[in-house]
Amino acid sequence: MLSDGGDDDSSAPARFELQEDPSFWKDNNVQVVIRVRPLSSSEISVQGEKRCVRQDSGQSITWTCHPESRFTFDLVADEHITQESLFKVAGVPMVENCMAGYNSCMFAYGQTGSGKTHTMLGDIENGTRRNNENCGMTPRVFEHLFLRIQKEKEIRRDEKLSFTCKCSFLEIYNEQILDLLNPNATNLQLREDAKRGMHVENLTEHEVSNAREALQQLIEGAANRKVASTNMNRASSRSHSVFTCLIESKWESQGIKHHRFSHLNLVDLAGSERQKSSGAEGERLKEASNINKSLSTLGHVITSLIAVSNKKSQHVPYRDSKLTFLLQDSLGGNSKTTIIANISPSSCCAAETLSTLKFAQRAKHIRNNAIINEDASGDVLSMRLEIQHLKERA
Ligand SMILES: Nc1ncnc2c1ncn2[C@@H]1O[C@H](COP(=O)(O)OP(=O)(O)OP(=O)(O)O)[C@@H](O)[C@H]1O
Repeated sequence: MLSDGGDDDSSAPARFELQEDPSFWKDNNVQVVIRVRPLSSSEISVQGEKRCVRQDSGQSITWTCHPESRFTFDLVADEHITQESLFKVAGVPMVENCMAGYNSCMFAYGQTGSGKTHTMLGDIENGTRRNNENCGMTPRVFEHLFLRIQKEKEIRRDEKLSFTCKCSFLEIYNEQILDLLNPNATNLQLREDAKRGMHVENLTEHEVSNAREALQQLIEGAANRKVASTNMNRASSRSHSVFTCLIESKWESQGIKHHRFSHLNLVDLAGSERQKSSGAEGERLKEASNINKSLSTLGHVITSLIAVSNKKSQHVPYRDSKLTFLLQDSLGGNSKTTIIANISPSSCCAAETLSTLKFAQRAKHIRNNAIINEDASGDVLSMRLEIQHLKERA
């Protein structure tokens, strides 16, 4: 899937080019990607260029402190990988999955300052990818999604294909759900029912008909996020954010009306941090302990999912945090999920980087069961014909 780019400079980390292989991403329900960010100037001023990781191939990375540990993932994106390359490899197949009716989720995990917001949002203020190489996964996803919708509508004009996309944007701050598209709505409640499944009551949903409108919602909501300056990151996200798009399509074929729908969740988690390094006190300390608590629940959920799949347990503690309760379909349920675990390569962050690599390794064992979400209705004769048609295709 990946090839060695052959870097001759022995002091610099080896480079590995990403290669697109959409079938791989479509066929697997949970993918785990490691993204290594470049060393920051403050890390260089403390530890020079000393690194705690060495990339061995496009899929494996070694934590080089004592004792060395080697990890294998679906993909390891090194510090030279651009936003565009990462999007082509991991984002494009996700859009295709949504178009096919699969719920999809991508979330960025990692210690504070490791590059989660850079990966999920990047620079969203200066337009989308044609003129802005730093814009991240979410704006690129929307640009591609609406191009695909346009193309599909043109190809399938005979079937009267129509799409609707509705966006919402929330954050979980100190275990409360806030609506980023309506900052006056605080402490929203999670509800579960047969019709809508897990959802947030009274959360604003805006219908968007093109990438520009989706980006507008993203910019508006991102501006309302709780961000603060900490010792570890000048603009640290103090909440988990979830941007959701419900994509519905309707069409008619041979007298049958089809309705397909999928949820796309794009999640930027708040970063874990050691209270000593972050220098947190007062409100920052309360935020940090809530962040660490919900991230450790995420860890427990993953451990329990592995135990359940090995028939060693039956209970998964989704309800122990708002984050895991909200994302339960994405973790062990009906979704195709991509986890991007962000790490710093600096030896100053060796302990946090090891902890992220271990988390990502456990996450690789999650088993999801993604199905195409589709209903069909029509008269009996048409339904019989459709069943016949499906049998012939099987
Ligand atoms: N791949 C990358 N290439 C270049 N710069 C990067 C990369 N990843 C992160 N950065 C830079 O590193 C800094 C910290 O990144 P970012 O804010 O995305 O971290 P974070 O994981 O979201 O942190 P927090 O959890 O504290 O919100 C930012 O200045 C960002 O632009």
